[in-house]
Amino acid sequence: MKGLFITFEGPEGAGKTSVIQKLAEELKYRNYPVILTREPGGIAIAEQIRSVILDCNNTEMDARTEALLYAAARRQHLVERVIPALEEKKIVLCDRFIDSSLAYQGFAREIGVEDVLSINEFATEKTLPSLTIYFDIDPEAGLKRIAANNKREINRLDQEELDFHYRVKAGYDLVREKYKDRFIVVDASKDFDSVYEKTKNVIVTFLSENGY
Ligand SMILES: Nc1ncnc2c1ncn2[C@@H]1O[C@H](COP(=O)(O)OP(=O)(O)OP(=O)(O)O)[C@@H](O)[C@H]1O
Ligand SMILES: Cc1cn([C@H]2C[C@H](O)[C@@H](COP(=O)(O)O)O2)c(=O)[nH]c1=O
Repeated sequence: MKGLFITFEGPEGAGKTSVIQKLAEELKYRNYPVILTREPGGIAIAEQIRSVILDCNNTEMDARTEALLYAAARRQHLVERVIPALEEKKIVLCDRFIDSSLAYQGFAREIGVEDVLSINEFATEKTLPSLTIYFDIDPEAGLKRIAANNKREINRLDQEELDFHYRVKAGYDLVREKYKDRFIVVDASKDFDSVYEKTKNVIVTFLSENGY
């Protein structure tokens, strides 16, 4: 048996990071072999690429350059962090993965979901998560949460116009339909405790169904 690769997706401010951080702590406390990581980032090279992509000064960045940088960060993170952990039978919780590229670059930036899928298949050698939790929220509500948090730095993608964020959501709808076997949707508009409990139940059930 290999480990389990579980990803978390959704629009800005949906609450993914807050929920996964608490969940990883609880699972570790209960002795599950868990690692928590994120995209873009998670390891030094990918964090450097993240800085370039999300820098608010890089307004001239071309959409395909952006898609390639996300794919490059993904490749390095996958080979350096995710695959070794899966080989050690760990449970890898990852804040965003390929579905973000399909929704943001493929659909919202209008490069084309199939073209973005193709560069990502090259980057990942077709590695996909076993389970993806989608945090469903109205984009405007998510952006309001971010704006209310004065500790959260605003990045280049956050600064896109509201229409872009609605296209991201529409892109996710498409991606969820394409990969419906691995997606579970959580209503992220609810209060933190409800979203956390729902997510935890889904994950713990999935872990137990998969021998953990
Ligand atoms: N259920 C919730 N209700 C209200 N506020 C929440 C909820 N969950 C998280 N928040 C707050 O919303 C803000 C965004 O949360 P978080 O960073 O976890 O979202 P995210 O999905 O990781 O966003 P992004 O992908 O844009 O970084 C934070 O200030 C967090 O405290
Ligand atoms: C992996 C990935 C991410 N993005 C976008 C989504 C967010 O706007 C940022 C990451 O910031 P977060 O606070 O860590 O969520 O990058 C993207 O457009 N494409 C991707 O593949």
